[in-house]
Amino acid sequence: MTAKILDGKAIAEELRNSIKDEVERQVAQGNKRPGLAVIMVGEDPASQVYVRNKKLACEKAGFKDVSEVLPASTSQEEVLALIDKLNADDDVHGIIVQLPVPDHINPEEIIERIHPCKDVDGFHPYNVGRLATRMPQLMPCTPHGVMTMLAKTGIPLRGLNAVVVGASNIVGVPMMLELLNERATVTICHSATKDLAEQVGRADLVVVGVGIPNMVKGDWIKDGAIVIDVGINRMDDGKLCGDVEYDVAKEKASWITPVPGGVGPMTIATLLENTMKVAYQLDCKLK
Ligand SMILES: NC(=O)C1=CN([C@@H]2O[C@H](COP(=O)(O)OP(=O)(O)OC[C@H]3O[C@@H](n4cnc5c(N)ncnc54)[C@H](OP(=O)(O)O)[C@@H]3O)[C@@H](O)[C@H]2O)C=CC1
Ligand SMILES: Nc1nc(=O)c2c([nH]1)NC[C@@H]1CN(c3ccc(C(=O)N[C@@H](CCC(=O)O)C(=O)O)cc3)C=[N+]21
Ligand SMILES: [Mg+2]
Repeated sequence: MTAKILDGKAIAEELRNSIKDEVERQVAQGNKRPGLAVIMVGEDPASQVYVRNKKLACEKAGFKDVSEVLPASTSQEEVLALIDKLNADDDVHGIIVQLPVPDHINPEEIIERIHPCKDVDGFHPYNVGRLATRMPQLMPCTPHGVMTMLAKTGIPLRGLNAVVVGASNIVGVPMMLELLNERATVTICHSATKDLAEQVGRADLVVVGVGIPNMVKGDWIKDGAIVIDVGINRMDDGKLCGDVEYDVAKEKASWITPVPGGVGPMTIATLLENTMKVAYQLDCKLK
């Protein structure tokens, strides 16, 4: 079987266009444009690309971009003070702190300082707890973007054997929770998993987010499985590659995401979606 391509780039563009239309409708009714603050501490080269993509997507969708780039020498207290200011600013609906942060910054304390109703990355323990108790509020952009891509393609998840490879707070764990909430039977694998090939080989749906190029071999994939590759690895020649051995896997899978052009663009579109939700829908019950 040769896989059909899950075209994240096209689905994300469609989503961003519908977000843009909704923003213009809201603005015509006298409401504010959604405001997104992306805080970047230091100049991690990979982060610069993502921050640039986010700013561009913001502008194209008619959002207000209130991003801040802080020098790498910025202290923990200074970042916390900036978050306090943005939490109190009615023009700012979403706040994210680009990860990774420099070593002297404690990311957990920063994430917990963001008001849960402005936490458009969905990383605050409050939002993680809401997702884990099946009362989702703001969901992490990468896994939720994967769910949107599957839903828009009409792929049903109920009862599928889903295997998630990678168990980070950003990707694997919220992916596991989202799939569980759709009643897939979920297995999650990580660095201590004994026989990864065997686990992947049982999967009707496999989602991989590890950060090792081509680590999931194409011949592990079950015939007809759905393959979602979250990995983004920059190779020596400057090209991007995923965590799945794409050329082999695509001959076994029924659906597969490319890298680039798969999950990455969905992450950014979902960030806009979350920010718009805060601006126009979310009824925040917290002080
Ligand atoms: N497309 C997108 O929008 C996004 C892409 N990414 C990409 O996804 C990848 C993962 O990112 P992130 O989650 O932040 O990475 P982390 O480094 O935070 O987590 C990696 C996970 O992979 C697990 N792991 C490491 N080695 C193995 C192994 N040999 N076998 C099985 N599991 C293993 C780790 O296990 P353990 O828990 O035991 O340490 C950990 O759970 C990266 O390539 C990143 O660039 C990330 C975010 C968004
Ligand atoms: N607080 C925080 N939230 C994040 O969501 C977050 C983060 N920190 N740190 C880094 C990771 C990574 N990430 C990506 C976003 C977009 C693309 C993306 O647009 N990818 C394009 C290509 C981009 C390119 O050309 O480099 C694609 O796959 O087609 C990829 C990866 C979000 N992350
Ligand atoms: Mg990480």
